[in-house]
Amino acid sequence: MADRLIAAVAVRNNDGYLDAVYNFEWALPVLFWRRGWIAAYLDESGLTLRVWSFGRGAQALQDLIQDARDFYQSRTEPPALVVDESASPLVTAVFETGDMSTSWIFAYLQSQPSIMLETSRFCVSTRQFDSGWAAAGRKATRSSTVTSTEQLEVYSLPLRTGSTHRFRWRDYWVQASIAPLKITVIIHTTDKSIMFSFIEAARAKYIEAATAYVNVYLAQASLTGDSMLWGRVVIKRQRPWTTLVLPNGIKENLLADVKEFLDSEDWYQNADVPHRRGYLLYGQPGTGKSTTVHALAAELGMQIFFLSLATPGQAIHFVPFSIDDNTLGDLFDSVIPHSIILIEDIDCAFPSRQTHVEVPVQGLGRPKEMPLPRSAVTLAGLLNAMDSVTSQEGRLLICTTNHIERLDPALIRPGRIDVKIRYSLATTEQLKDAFHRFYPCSSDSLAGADKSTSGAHTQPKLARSEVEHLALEFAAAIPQDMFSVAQIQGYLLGYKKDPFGAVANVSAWVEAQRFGEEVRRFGKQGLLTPEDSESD
Ligand SMILES: Nc1ncnc2c1ncn2[C@@H]1O[C@H](COP(=O)(O)OP(=O)(O)OP(=O)(O)O)[C@@H](O)[C@H]1O
Repeated sequence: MADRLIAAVAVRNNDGYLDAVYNFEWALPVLFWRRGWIAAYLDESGLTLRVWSFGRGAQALQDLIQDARDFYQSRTEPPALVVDESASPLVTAVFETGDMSTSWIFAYLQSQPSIMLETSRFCVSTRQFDSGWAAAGRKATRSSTVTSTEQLEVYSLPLRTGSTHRFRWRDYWVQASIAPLKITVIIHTTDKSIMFSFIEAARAKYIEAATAYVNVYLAQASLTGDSMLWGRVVIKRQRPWTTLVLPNGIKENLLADVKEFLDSEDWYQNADVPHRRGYLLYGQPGTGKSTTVHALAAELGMQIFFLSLATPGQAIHFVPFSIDDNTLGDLFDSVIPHSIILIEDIDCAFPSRQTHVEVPVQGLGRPKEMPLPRSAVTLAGLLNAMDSVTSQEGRLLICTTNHIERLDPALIRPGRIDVKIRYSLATTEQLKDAFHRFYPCSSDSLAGADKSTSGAHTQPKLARSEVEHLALEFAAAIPQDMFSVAQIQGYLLGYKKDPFGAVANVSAWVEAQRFGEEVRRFGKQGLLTPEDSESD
């Protein structure tokens, strides 16, 4: 027999080809004729095929394997579940929570129609995090019943923790298992390049789906808890650049500066200067600092990596963590090129000489002394991270603060912070712009309008000349530098569909605010006793 053995092949038990052979409903061992006698038998090492043929055995074996592969790939029933992935020869990839690629894979799986069809058990989520996935994958089912009572967006997601899904992807069967901290993807092939194509397709789809959104990456503890990664992603609807209202060409200059910087990569390389640029947006609360960053990211198609240095620490997946100097450096180094690192309220990042701060209280009471928030990051650690030579190319660092005077001069020296922009309370120009944004006139396109802020677009639109006239009247009734755009927006929200009412009542509102401000000031100067404030 042995001298007539022309070829032999062994494949392991849970390989797809074996599965295909099973589906011919053979009882193994079996002997059959197919361009030669073929014996198939199973032992602990797997399936063995032996072919006896005069001169054409290798070909017969190859044909058989090809047939099995064709059969396997065209079948409509999913193959047997791979239970022990470590014993499987099939290409397997594990995506851990905390790595950016997990976002792509999760959204991609979510977008597979067969997964959606296959399952009747869903995970219901109201978290923005999950709805973001759903939005990216465009496959979430929104349930209107729960939404109306709770005022929450509710999504049904088929990818429950603990679930396993099998679906066809191109010519291959894929098995995806969702565990609490990882996703395991097995593709029924032994060709690794197929897995890379799968990951690349997921990444491309994610980016394509996210064009209407800005991705905001948040730092997250790694599985082992000893490092931090850019893991969790919050997907935010794009804030159109046109909805940002800033005076004196600030907006135009900023955009031009950033574009010029992004376009000058070669220059930086030739001059051997790290291709990064720092911006500090400082000024009163509610004047548009955060809005600027989100609108800029949307305008330039950039992603935001958001760092909160003010919080001392927290637990994610039961792993306690806080950002310290080491993890901060790693985070700076691992942002993707051409992206924005955003540090809000940078004055709260680390202990300063001032340990307490005065916080106004509601009503008429005296301001309270509150401890300044701390983090494990030191000034030296932050300076190191900002200066790091391994920092990604084309990296914008944008810091915001309400208190520039509290910042160490080393932090904001050129090279670390190259551009400082002061945000002030609304000028007449901004007041007019804010009014226009709320009440678009009949010739305006809705394309650039900020649909998130109001239902303003449902009202019949006024003629341009009429809106301009009302905007002038509105702006003339409000003193410059008295209110933030956020306050003005708050007022206008009360008149979403009533521009005339907004103009008619604005003087009374200004007076009421002025009075409230005076009362607060008296309280702050101690002219009111605590008893006065109690009785308010
Ligand atoms: N200049 C502006 N242009 C357009 N919208 C603005 C502007 N300023 C404030 N807003 C509106 O007010 C809200 C608060 O603004 P934003 O968070 O950007 O202020 P901020 O300066 O970052 O405040 P803080 O210092 O408290 O973080 C936003 O929803 C935004 O719509």
